[in-house]
Amino acid sequence: MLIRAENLSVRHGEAVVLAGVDFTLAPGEIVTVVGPNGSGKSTLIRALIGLEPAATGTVTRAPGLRIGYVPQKLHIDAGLPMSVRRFLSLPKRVSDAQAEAALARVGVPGLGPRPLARLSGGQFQRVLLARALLGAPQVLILDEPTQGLDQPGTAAFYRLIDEVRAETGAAVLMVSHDLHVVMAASDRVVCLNGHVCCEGTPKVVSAAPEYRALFGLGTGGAFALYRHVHDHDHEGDEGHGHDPAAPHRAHPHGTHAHVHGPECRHDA
Ligand SMILES: Nc1ncnc2c1ncn2[C@@H]1O[C@H](COP(=O)(O)OP(=O)(O)OP(=O)(O)O)[C@@H](O)[C@H]1O
Repeated sequence: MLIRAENLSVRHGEAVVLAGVDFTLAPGEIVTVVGPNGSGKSTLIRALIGLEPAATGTVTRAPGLRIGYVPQKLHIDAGLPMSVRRFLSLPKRVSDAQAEAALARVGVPGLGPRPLARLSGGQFQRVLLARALLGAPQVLILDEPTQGLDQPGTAAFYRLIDEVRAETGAAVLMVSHDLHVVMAASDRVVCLNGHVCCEGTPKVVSAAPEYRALFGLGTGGAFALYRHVHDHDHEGDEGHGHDPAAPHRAHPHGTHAHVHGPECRHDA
């Protein structure tokens, strides 16, 4: 296991932003965290990296784990006279050949001399990815990497992530708002709303009542429920059987402190 969180809770001041989260990331897998605004996605990522302390529970990382992190926001001052090439040597100096190889790998060869502040959104995301890859990460962590990209740009970026995973064997942990665009590129999806609402393959999560309620998608119909109930293993889930006739509610953010998961459960 590369990263493991057990019963993780995180506070921001008085507010419990995450409660009772169990999470694991295994080598080579692509996991996407989805959830509405303010559901704690970035907080989870930051806690897993060690940038936020756990209020309760534990986060364990494999010793010496190399993490390549692409943060959600990186404000570049429009007047900043920094080239792409120089940026790639921060914080660790890399050779021109390494820099160019990384740029070529992410589909933006020759961008080195360009001022960082003048790149398009898609180019900038690729440069951030190139910089993360230069550290030969075992885990690539990307917080909403396609924010501001259009649909083709987003699809192309996820294809690139998939290629990088295939080539390097790095595990990938991503945050996204939109499950559907990441479906093809994710092995596992964790749906978050202050706690883990549901978790599983993209197919299972997209059909899960918790996910559908959270994103206002309705119940998904009897077939979706059937798939949800039967597609995954409920070992250890005794006493939480699914009742397709029962109403399913989304939980208002911040009012919950139960441990949910690891599979899609319903509250009693
Ligand atoms: N440094 C901070 N201090 C206080 N509260 C914070 C801090 N960072 C985040 N929060 C709060 O914690 C909650 C979770 O924020 P977080 O950024 O993890 O959500 P998110 O799911 O990533 O949201 P989004 O989709 O909008 O990026 C929010 O209510 C937010 O206001």
